[in-house]
Amino acid sequence: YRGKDEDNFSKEKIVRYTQEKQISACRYVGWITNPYPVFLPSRGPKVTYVPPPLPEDEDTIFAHYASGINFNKYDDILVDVSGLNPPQAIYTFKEACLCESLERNVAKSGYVKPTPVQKHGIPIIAAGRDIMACAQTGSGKTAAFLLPILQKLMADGVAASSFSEQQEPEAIIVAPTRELINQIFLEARKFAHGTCVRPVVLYGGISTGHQIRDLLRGCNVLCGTPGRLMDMIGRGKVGLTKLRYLVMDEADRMLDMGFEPEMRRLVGSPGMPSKEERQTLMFSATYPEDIQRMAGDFLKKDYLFLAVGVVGGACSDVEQKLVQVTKFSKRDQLLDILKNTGTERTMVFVETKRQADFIAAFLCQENVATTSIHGDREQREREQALGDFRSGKCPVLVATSVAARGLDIKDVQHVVNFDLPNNIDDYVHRIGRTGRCGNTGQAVSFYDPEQDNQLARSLVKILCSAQQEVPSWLEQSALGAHGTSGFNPVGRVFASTDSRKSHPYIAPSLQSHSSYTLNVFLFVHPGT
Ligand SMILES: Nc1ncnc2c1ncn2[C@@H]1O[C@H](COP(=O)(O)OP(=O)(O)OP(=O)(O)O)[C@@H](O)[C@H]1O
Repeated sequence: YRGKDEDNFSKEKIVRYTQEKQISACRYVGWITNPYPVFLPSRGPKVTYVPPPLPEDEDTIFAHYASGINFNKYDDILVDVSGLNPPQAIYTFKEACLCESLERNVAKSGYVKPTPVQKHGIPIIAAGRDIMACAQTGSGKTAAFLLPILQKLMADGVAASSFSEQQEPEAIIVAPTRELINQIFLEARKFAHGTCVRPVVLYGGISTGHQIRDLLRGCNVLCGTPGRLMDMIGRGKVGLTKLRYLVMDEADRMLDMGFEPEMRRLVGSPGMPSKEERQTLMFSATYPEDIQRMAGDFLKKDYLFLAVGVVGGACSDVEQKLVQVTKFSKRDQLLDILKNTGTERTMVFVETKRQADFIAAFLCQENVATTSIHGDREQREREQALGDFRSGKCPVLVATSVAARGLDIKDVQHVVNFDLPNNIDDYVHRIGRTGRCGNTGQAVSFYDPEQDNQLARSLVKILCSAQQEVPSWLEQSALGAHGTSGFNPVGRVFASTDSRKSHPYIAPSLQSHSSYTLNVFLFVHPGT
């Protein structure tokens, strides 16, 4: 179980945690069904942090990094859209018929041509369809949902209402972490620049009073983490009756055990239009099948499933390397790597907050300019850490999985998994912090056989589907760990996996009507 701020919880840990904190920081209520922990909102000390005002100059608003040498190779990736009557893909932003100001902002952002998830996602959303979209990390999913929403709001002449005690946004976007939702907000603000559409962001760790004042100045597109968003709905500051779009970014995370109860509370909130009356959009790079099935509760029956490349696959622009280690050799090996990477930006992922502090302190002692981000740090410290990493003041960022998803930071050339995560989807998101937008990147993961054997099989699959070299010791571990029968590392790499395709009643209609493919590209197991 992963809780808020991506902290890992076992049942024992929750019991210990609540005892240690005397149930004050986080009021643990009980297990609905084992293992299903429920927390009431925390009642910690009042948060007073107010972030610095956002820069208003265009150079900062539209700052972006260049797409990389592999950007055009995105066009070779297999695309599969399943569901009834999908609209035609677009091939240029011109075909998206964006209003003038939006088109201008897209150009100022350095976007020349759409990525595959945008080519398919934009017309699907513009046609009013629900979507579950899966595309590799760093391939432009954010603009794929923002552009058609903003286009529709602008075309309909929507303007932020002036001051009002309750704001009624037309779109709500949710994401699992504070830094990610803030990034999405900044993207929305960039694309909406110079128009009447007003995006607002809400997330924890910041003065509620400050956020309420900002919200009440007008809001069309509300970006929020679930806790703070539900808090504002509960206070009556956000009304839902005008809502037309509900977007779940990192949708698989938003629907797993950590956030599912809050998502259900959100869609069940008074005034929330039913799924038939709103458009629901889900985006992620990973979609476990059980989550896909549950996602059906939130989407209209005829939603379209868009898969760009291998569902849950790693970004093929990241060179993945696995190194066998013991837990005692990790620190020295990390130092060796960082000596070679020098001032190139490197994210080092660890499993626990304590470990993050410990490794960051160790690296600082070794004169490596390092900062850290995790759920126990104050929001001010988290933002400072990210700022120092972005600017290059601290080229090494030690992070827990709180930084694993969605963060788009210029020039991150390396990711090191000091500790491997305990599930393969986290691995895919973590290494996806590098190799973005057609740029290349490297990921090195420390594999401790005593700790990580349960991941061996999934790692082999991920490496194969991204056409990476699989070390023979890892293949042996995978075979040893799970037996040989039925273990086919290249498994499902050819087909996209819309979970409805394995449904006896739904599958025939999906396949016969609407599956289509652009630029078929076969993934081949290295060495075959
Ligand atoms: N069409 C485009 N042309 C040029 N750059 C683009 C285009 N679309 C997106 N980008 C840039 O690519 C980077 C990655 O995009 P984005 O963060 O939306 O990826 P993502 O698919 O959401 O990744 P993740 O799965 O990690 O959340 C961003 O810097 C974004 O501005």
